[in-house]
Amino acid sequence: MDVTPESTGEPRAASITLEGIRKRYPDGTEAVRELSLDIKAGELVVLIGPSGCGKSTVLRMINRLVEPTGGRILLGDEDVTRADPVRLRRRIGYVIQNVGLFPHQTVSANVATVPRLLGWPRERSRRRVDELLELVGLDPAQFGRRYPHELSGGQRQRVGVARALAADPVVLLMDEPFSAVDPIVRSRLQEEFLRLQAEVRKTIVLVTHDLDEAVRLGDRIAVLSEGGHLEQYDTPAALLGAPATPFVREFVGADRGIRRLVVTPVTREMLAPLADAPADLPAVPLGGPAYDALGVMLTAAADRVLVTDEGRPVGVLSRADLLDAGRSDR
Ligand SMILES: Nc1ncnc2c1ncn2[C@@H]1O[C@H](COP(=O)(O)OP(=O)(O)OP(=O)(O)O)[C@@H](O)[C@H]1O
Repeated sequence: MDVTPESTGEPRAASITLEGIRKRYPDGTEAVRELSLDIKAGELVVLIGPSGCGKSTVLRMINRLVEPTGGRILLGDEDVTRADPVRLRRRIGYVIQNVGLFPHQTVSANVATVPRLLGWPRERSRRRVDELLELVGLDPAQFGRRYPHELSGGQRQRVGVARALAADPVVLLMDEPFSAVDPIVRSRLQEEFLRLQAEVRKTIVLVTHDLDEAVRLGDRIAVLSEGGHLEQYDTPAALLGAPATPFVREFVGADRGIRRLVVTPVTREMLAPLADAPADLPAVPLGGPAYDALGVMLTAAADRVLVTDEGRPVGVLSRADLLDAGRSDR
């Protein structure tokens, strides 16, 4: 018999403890050599790292879509390493990029997937679906009867979040949940998601490639390198302020430098003499953001730009000197 978290009085969020988990795929790939991580109940932890370092494998071991080849996983005090995976997944919401909604079911039916599996009475299920659609900012009367192809990417993503929350899971796993939508929709969804999390306070593990997203959403960030090796596990401020290893410094450093360019003006000190500048260089104004100058270089596939002051050329800025300006003073 299946019971819902509500009916057992189980807390609405559970801590997650990974104890030396390992995954070796049948072809011999050592995706995760050994990883230990403590995630507190109600905390949002971001896993970040380069492509192929094992982030999705770690996430999918937590709900046992991928079976660990070693180590233990605890939800609260309960060892779930060998629990029935199907029952486990009903206690763990899962949101993936492009959502994976059932195309031939309405939005309401999609959100009701787990309650239906759990055998909730129809009326209770319907109330819960309406409540969740409202929670993620979709009017149930307007959107409930639509099909996934009748929604925008951002709306589909919200339905995915509503579906994952439907049976009040103790843990929510999210694999690149916002990466399939454009940057403006993404930042709005992130904003809404933070508000939602303040309300539901689930334990959330979120995988992303995007450092800005990690810094914005994470209570703590786990930076992984190849083989699921934990480089640093810290708050965003501590991570950016005091990278613990050369790997982390490099990982956050490149991005920090680029971000600095937004607030770094092009100054005369960065410039080389005009003398040997070709006539057809693209031009940028002195005093403008170095970030814009980089944009012009990338668009024009040029490694230099002409810098002008009130329309008069005053020097040449190279890409190397520009990037140095982003790196200095850190
Ligand atoms: N089913 C599989 N069989 C064999 N190797 C796999 C399998 N799934 C993943 N891998 C390998 O395991 C390693 C980790 O993959 P994983 O998808 O966990 O990385 P990731 O950090 O999530 O990558 P990305 O950011 O690119 O999504 C990679 O080398 C990948 O090729």
